[in-house]
Amino acid sequence: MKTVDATDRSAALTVTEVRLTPILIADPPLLNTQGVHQPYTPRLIIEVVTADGTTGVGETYGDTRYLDLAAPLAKALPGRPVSDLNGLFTLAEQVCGDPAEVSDSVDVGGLRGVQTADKLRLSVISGFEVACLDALGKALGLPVHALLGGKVRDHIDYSAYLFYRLAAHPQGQGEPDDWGAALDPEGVVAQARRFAETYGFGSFKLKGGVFPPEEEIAAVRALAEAFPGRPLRLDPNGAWSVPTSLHVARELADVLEYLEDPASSTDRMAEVAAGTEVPLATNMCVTTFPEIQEAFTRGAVQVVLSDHHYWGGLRNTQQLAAVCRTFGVGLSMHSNTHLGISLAAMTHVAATVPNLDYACDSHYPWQTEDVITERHVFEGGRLAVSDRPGLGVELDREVLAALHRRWLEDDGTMRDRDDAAAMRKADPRWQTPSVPRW
Ligand SMILES: O=C([O-])C(=O)C[C@H](O)[C@@H](O)C(=O)[O-]
Ligand SMILES: [Mg+2]
Repeated sequence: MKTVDATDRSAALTVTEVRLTPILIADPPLLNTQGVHQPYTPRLIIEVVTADGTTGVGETYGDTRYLDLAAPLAKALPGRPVSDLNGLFTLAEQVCGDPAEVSDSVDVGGLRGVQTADKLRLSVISGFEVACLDALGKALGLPVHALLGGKVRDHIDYSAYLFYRLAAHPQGQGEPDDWGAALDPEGVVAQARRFAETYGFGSFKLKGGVFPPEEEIAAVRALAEAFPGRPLRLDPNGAWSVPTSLHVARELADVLEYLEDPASSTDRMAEVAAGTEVPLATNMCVTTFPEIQEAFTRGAVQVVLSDHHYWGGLRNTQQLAAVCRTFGVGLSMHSNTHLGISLAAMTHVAATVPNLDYACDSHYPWQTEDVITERHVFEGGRLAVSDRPGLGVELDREVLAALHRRWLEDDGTMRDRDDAAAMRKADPRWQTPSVPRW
């Protein structure tokens, strides 16, 4: 009798269908060293349906090269157990093939480190892994964090993610908002105050590499004055030379919690680390398992900002956390423009990692559109870890359909993120700056 039950259950947990929905979501005119965010940015929503009618949801990057890898994986998954998370990796290697033109290139003009075939495939697998975990959790009546071994905390701290920004997208494109421009220390502090008042964030990260370092030093100094004693971070995405990085580290040593990717390679980060006591964090020079050994043994980074998308999912993120713990390297979490599904996934895995030493990044407050029915709400700068089955979020199908229509109607310009192209709308002579920029 028991055997029959087990067979029934495993039949019920077989994947019968996978739906891929590429969408375009509104994104404000946030500046970084490459340029400016486009008015709309692509994401991919993944739904995995099992024989008992349970649907799990996942989310990942939606640029064309990710879609190209997701399609064969979606086709190959039906018929397999939704619990076979390890099998996703083997299956992806078998069916996805290698994406064209990735060798020696950098992702999004350098904002996310190297772009290898493995990393692209892992970013796609992560969306599927999250969807499978969501389905499995819903079917078993267990939250995702329980499937990952259980939560060790009930809340996850997030940090305010401050950006220099334009008041509106060049040429009036996109969705308007009421944030106004932030192009100087006053603008940055005003933005930080609104973040603190609305969401309760207690630590602040400024995306740098936009203005000459002295201006960014002044902005961080202004933040330190406005929020005495609060943890501050500055991230120029590798835009500085080693001497410039050391200069900034000296100027801000008394107020920085960490300096994020001041310079753009493990070699340069190691040189900077050797010359300062300020901890260096990265989501650029350690973004894959093969990059860990050199960076950790050379002391090039003191904090890794994990991103479950490019590390290959929630369980790989736990493995990364274990490696960091082994080497005494701190762990925090990176974010790109993400929606509520990925924020939920990130919150679940963050809840299971004993050595989460810092408040995590999130772009979520900048994202006014979402595909889930109930937006996440930060209280006191934190999110509560959901105990509902699966991720604890529900897909809003109407919104999903509308955002997919936007993707269908786009002529192709927004389907791949290109911050330099978006900047050229304001300044036709703009070129991706060569590194180091300063
Ligand atoms: O911490 C980071 O490097 C990021 O969040 C990378 C992103 O692409 C960020 O620079 C952005 O959204 O402009
Ligand atoms: Mg960064």
